[in-house]
Amino acid sequence: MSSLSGKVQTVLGPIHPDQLGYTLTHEHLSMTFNCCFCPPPAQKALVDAPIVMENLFWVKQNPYSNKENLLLNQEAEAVKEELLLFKAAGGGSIVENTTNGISRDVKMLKKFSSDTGVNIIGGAGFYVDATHSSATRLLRVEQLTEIIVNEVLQGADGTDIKCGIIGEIGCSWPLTESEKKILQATAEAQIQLGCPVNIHPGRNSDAPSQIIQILQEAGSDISKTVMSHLDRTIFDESKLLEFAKLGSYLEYDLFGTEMLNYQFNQEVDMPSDNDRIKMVRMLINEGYEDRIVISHDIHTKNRLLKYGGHGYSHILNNIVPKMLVRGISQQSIDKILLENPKKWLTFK
Ligand SMILES: CC(=O)NCCS(=O)(=O)O
Repeated sequence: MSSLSGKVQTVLGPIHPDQLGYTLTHEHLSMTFNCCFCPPPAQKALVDAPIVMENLFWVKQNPYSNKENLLLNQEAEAVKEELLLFKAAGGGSIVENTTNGISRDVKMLKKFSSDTGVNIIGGAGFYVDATHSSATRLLRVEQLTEIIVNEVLQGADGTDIKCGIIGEIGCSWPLTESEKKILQATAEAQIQLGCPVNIHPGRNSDAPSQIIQILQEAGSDISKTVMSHLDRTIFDESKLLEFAKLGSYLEYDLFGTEMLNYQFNQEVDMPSDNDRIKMVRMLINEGYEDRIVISHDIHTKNRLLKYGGHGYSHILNNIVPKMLVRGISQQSIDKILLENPKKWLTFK
């Protein structure tokens, strides 16, 4: 058991879990996403174009094909203003899931938190294989574990600013050898620290259960693990309910994303917010109210208010009222936005 037992670790230091308030469990406040650039099928001139009103719909439909759109790290002022709006809308805390490989900037997170009063929890570990350096790929599980543990206990990126979760840990489909070692290291670090974990699964409906099996075999506590991006990963209700039985938190974290064309997997029809609310209600009705968490996973510029996007307050301002209209009680909403994040984020 670590000295963090019973606490939540923010970028400003440990806090009592009751201080969290309404919490978004999967966001990015500063990151780069060039690793996932997708060449567009048409209108190639827009790849290097600035984001302006005339091309905003194109950028929304092809978010990974406009280079400027992939640089969320350039928007410190806009993000800070949004954090103040999030707080004014009743928000308390944000889990910032940027890990090694997509330009984590814990100094920036610390400044965001002290400037706005929003609690921010940073993420330790590594994103998907495409971002692993050749040196990272050569590391043994024990060495990877040591890096992750240090990011939680000593500080990340050469600072003394400490991470409060492991994740998002990036997984591809099929899972690579390097990603498998990082999952095993995640489990080992979690055993040592008793900390929360967040997983980014590959884009295949079998990916989440395969990952849970690897974590379980390595001794991980699945009840403290969030499986992200279920909105774009498991569509079949019975398959989702089978997965839910494995005991992780079930995260619907692409609220605000409405697109015809999911560039990372053309097979997928990206659900709408209405579809997400229906899935959340179905999970509540099936008895999984204690396991659901929700967020927006903002990771590109076009999703900020500055660029006509939904912003970090969309769930509080628009989704919660719609949930109430659709018969989800305030008590259930408080579980999802308050109690579940609190339980997940508290060190054992
Ligand atoms: C930053 C990140 O990994 N976002 C997830 C995008 S995806 O389309 O759900 O894979």
